[in-house]
Amino acid sequence: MSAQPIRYALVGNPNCGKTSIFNRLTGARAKVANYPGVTVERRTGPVGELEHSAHLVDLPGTYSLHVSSLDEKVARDIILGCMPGEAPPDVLIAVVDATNLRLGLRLVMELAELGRPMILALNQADSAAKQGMKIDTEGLAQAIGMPIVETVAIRRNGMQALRTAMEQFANNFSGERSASIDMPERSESIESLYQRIEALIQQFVEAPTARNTWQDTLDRVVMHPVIGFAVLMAILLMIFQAVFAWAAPVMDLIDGSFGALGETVATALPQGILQDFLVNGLIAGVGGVLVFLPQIIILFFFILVLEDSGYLTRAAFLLDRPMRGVGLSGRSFIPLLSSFACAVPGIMATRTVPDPRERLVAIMVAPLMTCSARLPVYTLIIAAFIPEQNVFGFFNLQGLTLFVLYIAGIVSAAAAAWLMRLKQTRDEFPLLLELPSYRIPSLYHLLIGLRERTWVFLRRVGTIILALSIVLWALSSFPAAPLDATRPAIEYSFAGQLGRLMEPLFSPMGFNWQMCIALIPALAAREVAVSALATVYAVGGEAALGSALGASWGLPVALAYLAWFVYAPQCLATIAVVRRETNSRSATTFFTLYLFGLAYLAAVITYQLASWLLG
Ligand SMILES: Nc1nc2c(ncn2[C@@H]2O[C@H](COP(=O)(O)OP(=O)(O)OP(=O)(O)O)[C@@H](O)[C@H]2O)c(=O)[nH]1
Ligand SMILES: [Mg+2]
Repeated sequence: MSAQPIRYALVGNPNCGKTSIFNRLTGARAKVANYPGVTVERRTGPVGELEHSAHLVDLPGTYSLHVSSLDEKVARDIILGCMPGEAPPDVLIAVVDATNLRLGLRLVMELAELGRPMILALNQADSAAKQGMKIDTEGLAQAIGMPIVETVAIRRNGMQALRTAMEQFANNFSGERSASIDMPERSESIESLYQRIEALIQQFVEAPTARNTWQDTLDRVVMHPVIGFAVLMAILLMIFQAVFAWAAPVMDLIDGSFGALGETVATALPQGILQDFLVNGLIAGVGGVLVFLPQIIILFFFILVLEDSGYLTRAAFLLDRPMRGVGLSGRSFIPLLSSFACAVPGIMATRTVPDPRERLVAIMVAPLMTCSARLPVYTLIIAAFIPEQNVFGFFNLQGLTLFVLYIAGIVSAAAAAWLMRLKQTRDEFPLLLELPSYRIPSLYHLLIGLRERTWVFLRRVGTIILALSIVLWALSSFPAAPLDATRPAIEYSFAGQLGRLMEPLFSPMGFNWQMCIALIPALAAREVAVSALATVYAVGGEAALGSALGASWGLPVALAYLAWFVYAPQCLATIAVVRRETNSRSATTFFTLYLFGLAYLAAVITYQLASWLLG
């Protein structure tokens, strides 16, 4: 047995459960969701509870080694050992979704041609059994010449058997590694391959007797071109209602606690720079953003439920046709959808889009999807300016406004994509997605997912947002106002001067110098716009800030500020990931300029139009 760790790779169709197995075997917490194309990069981790040392690689899903998209290419390159300085994995663990045997076996047969050691993990064995499917795994294993282990990755079932199979391989492993493998020529026609697979299934699988009828009925409703669309809109609207309605009590609690903390510190310390720093810099800055945590949790709760239920792939099919109308396809749906959480993973997920030109356009419009960092800015301004009243009896006007802002992003993305695709020839890549089965979202996944998202947010608050709050406090406190000052102290500070400098550029949209200041730290993290406003208006607490804005802004300005945030690429991380994924400086420059241009235009038009309408 060799001392070097043995390298295992998980290979399989999208959505068959590779990452779930990976997480089980390595104890990692990689993202799992019930739609294809979740994993777009490989991920490696050490496997515990084995007698030999072992590394496991999780790969993006693929249907074939003859690949079409970038994420599939990642998988192929690793399997064949084409990555520079990396030998092919010692063992391929082929993961097959038992309820989708034909498609899974097709890849397994292709992989077998490579002549590498393989273990077959027949995953989702629970769903197969529930459907009444019986598989003679021993017979099948003999016929295809590799050990088969039945697994249920959402529980622990089969993981021990999988480890045993890995031990068995390790005991016979010579330690010899092959160099890269050549891509084999197709040795047989597709037809004959399918015939072989059919024969295997005939011989070893007892097919389910009854189809799952309630799932079919549900599909007919949610994928209906008209009713399905209404269902989608209703779901979205309900989410935004909940963001406002459910979060309020907890937000008041957090707001109140930070207010009390600020007061305690203010009375405990003598007046001076330290007190000012702690109360107005630190506590107000961090508290001002932290207060939005409940809304973010509620938003992600719904996203996670939708992800795990299997509904999202249906939505991708539903939107395939309208998206084709603007030159995108259902393929771009999932990446764009991920951008509602954050544009960074969304842009990375465009690797699943096979057409490179479509992919570029999807990258360009992804940030127009409203990411969760915009939520605090939106809800702060909405709460300050939009009355909390019901329309049509049951819609809350604030929730409705939020919905409209999200829709504005989506419609603009469609328009931008249409324009960018106007001159391009379009290749027709048919949308070949497997519809995953519907599933009641697992509470375990939900809790893990929410914990993860809460962590991400808290880490942001504790690092970048904290740092920016401190810098902003310093900029707005120094230099101090002269003794004979007649205006508020901040107007004499660096921040005040900078704001004044920017003001002429932003005056066509009605922004005052305070609003201009808040735009700068928001470039690094949008949420900071909120605490920056609190700093420049010298008020602490979400409620107090709301009334300060309400008193000084006027509705047209507030709407223009919202419009700015719908479009502006106010996030350096996004610009960096565009640079990395497009690998093109000119594309990145275009991306930044066109979005700032749009933001400027939208804010000016909104301001002028609203001023005119509201007299
Ligand atoms: N019922 C059942 N569901 C499973 C099982 N294994 C995974 N799942 C679910 O299947 C879905 C896909 O799981 P993932 O682990 O993300 O699949 P993947 O193969 O990594 O998918 P991609 O990264 O998109 O290629 C998730 O909703 C899992 O909860 C299983 O054994 N039984
Ligand atoms: Mg995965």
